[in-house]
Amino acid sequence: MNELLRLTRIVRPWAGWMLLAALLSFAATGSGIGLLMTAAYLIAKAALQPPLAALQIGIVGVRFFGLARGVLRYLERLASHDTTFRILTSLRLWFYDALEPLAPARLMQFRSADLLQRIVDDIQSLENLYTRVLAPPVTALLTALLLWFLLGFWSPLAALILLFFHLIAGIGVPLLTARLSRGTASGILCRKAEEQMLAVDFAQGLAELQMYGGVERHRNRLELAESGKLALERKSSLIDGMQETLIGILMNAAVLGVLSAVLPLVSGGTLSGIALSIATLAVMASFEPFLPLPGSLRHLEADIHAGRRIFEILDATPEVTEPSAPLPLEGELPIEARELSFTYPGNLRPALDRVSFMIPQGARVAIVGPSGSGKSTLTALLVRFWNPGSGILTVGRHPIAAYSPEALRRRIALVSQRTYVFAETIRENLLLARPGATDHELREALRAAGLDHFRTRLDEFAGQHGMQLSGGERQRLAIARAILQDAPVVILDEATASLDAPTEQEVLRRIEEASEGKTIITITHRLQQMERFGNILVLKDGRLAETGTHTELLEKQSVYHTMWNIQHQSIFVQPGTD
Ligand SMILES: Nc1ncnc2c1ncn2[C@@H]1O[C@H](COP(=O)(O)OP(=O)(O)OP(=O)(O)O)[C@@H](O)[C@H]1O
Repeated sequence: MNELLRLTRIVRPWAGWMLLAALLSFAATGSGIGLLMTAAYLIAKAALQPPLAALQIGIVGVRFFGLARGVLRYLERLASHDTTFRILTSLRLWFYDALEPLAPARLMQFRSADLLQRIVDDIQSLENLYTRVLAPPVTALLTALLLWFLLGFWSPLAALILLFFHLIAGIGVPLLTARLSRGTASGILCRKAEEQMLAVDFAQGLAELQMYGGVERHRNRLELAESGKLALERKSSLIDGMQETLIGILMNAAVLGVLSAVLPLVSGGTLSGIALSIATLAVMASFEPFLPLPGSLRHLEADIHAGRRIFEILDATPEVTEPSAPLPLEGELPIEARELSFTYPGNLRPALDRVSFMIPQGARVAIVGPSGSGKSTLTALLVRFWNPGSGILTVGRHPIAAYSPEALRRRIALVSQRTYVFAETIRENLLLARPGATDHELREALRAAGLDHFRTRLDEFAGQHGMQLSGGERQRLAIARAILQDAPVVILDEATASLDAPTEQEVLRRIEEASEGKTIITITHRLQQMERFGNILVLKDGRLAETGTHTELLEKQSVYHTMWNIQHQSIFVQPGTD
């Protein structure tokens, strides 16, 4: 229920429009009833063959209500759809705004298909909140009030009988169907989410599933989710049918009840016979707005479920927040860490443990170390994907938290291990880094990244996740983006790992050429041409094991020396050497 309160609070700014749409809906339904009542009057009166003038009131009434019903229904749809789309638009923007600062730290626990479901389907299902949950009860109540009032004029007893049947149709039937269908609407949404997640995994992991023979098992899981959803949808349709039948029965019972109250008045001469036909059709028409009410409760369940999933995201506290008065990021950006430690949430072992170093602007630094030693974690802290746990990390001589995360990321270009290539052209993928770049600048960046052969292929499609490119081409595309970003600090996290050694050396040479005066931090496993780095930081188990130039580190005969030896000794033992 808390979710419902929060959802209604969200739609409150449109309360005026919603009320207008509800009033228009009532007026359209009222016109429909008026049309039936005047038509009944006209037909019954005409059967008595009076002079034409006596039928004038009926004729005018039919014309008026007939026209009014169409116009009012059109205006009602216009107002309600306009309101709904406004609500949906602002919900979506609100959701995107809330989502952005959560990436990547807080979004890791969500699967991408699940996030997609929340952004698209859950928000879409909230469009029902106004049209199917809040508006129908208002229209039904106003219509019922109108009918009780009109009938009450002729017979208070008939009005009471109608009130009784309206109460059963408006409260009893919705409660009954809500009870019968409890869990159906949210169950359908859950199955849909599961189905989407499985479908995305199926599409993206098809090659692996085929190789390991998992296609059949995955398809069975998809079928299971689909059949579960279909069973719930079938149940929902059955309940829909049952509820319509119940309201139909109640309507007929109400007609009989009202007629039994009005008939004695007609036979006693208090009311004319024409009143009978008017009352019959009016009572029948008054049940029309009651038909959507049971559905309202079921949509309410779906909306609460969707709201809960959306608020789960909206309520997450971002790992990194914008400072109230961010410092400007200008000039040189020396980087310093003092006793820097960081532990991922839920991990027992720190990924970084009291690490200290200093990287002046323009330096060429390598970070090396065994897998899992904390190299990528360091870069994640530098671009503020995470906040340092303890210790100090400064950029430009100020603690990193003093800057706007967005501004910092514009000044530190990161080519990470997991480069994302958008399903767009090469040009679009490059323009991401510098939207106003000319074709000449794009081609120069491609050349510097060692993608000379792409210079004439700017408008080629890169494929889903860049699948139309080789692994090495994807990495070089990411390097070209970083070059275009023109940031004073460039971090290459295993950015050339997919390249063969000569191409890697050529690309690194070109990057250095294009990065005069910039700091380049290279994270690498491959200890090749390490003499070009002014300083090498060696991480082991989250700690800074040693630091120095290539020659100094070899002389120390410690961690780096061992890594170097392992990589540079021949793995093949010559026959007859042992
Ligand atoms: N998002 C995460 N959540 C929890 N633990 C993580 C996360 N990312 C990394 N870790 C853990 O933190 C430690 C350091 O990981 P990190 O990715 O920084 O190592 P690395 O030196 O870059 O490794 P590699 O050379 O294999 O890329 C590892 O033990 C890893 O399991």
